[in-house]
Amino acid sequence: QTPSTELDETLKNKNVLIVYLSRTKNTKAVAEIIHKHTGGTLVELVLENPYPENYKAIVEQVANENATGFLPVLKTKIDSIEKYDFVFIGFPTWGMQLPPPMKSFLKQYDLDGKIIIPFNTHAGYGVGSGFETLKKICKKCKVLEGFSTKGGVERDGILFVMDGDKEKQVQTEKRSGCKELN
Ligand SMILES: Cc1cc2nc3c(=O)[nH]c(=O)nc-3n(C[C@H](O)[C@H](O)[C@H](O)COP(=O)(O)O)c2cc1C
Repeated sequence: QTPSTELDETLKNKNVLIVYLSRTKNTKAVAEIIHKHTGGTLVELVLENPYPENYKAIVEQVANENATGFLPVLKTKIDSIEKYDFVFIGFPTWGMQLPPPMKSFLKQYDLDGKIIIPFNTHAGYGVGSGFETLKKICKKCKVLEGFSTKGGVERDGILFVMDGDKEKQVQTEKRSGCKELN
């Protein structure tokens, strides 16, 4: 057995929550890969008022929300968050930052004392300040090293990319990315 197979076995007996935000389903695909290995509860963040379909419109709205510190209202409700020991938190890079809905989640739910494993997809520019902001909001969490991989490039009309070889690559990257947990 490889260490990460053992890791997956260890996590299977813990209370694992996987929370993610995803628009074009790349982050969702990574969340599902993690879920397949660790089990637990998989939760997608959904908003009361969805973002516009149009790419330019969402980019503009997110820039405004970031500038004003606006926190969108979540439709998603998570029961008994206190029962989870490990929380995987996944999000796309938006404007080189943590997306506003993920800020809403982190501010709404008490994650103090939990072990957080962040993950991210982006269009080639990396996670930006996402992992740092997560750590700042969740000061009393134990935030492990994050895992980031290239996803879609919606600006160029490239939406979902997490299939075939890319999916296999992510599986491998996730394993090494989670080595700190071992
Ligand atoms: C509003 C918005 C802003 C984005 N800003 C960035 C960015 O600053 N840097 C980057 O690399 N990708 C950016 N992207 C691209 C996404 O991070 C990338 O396509 C990601 O894989 C999408 O994940 P998803 O399919 O789970 O929604 C942005 C996408 C959107 C919709």
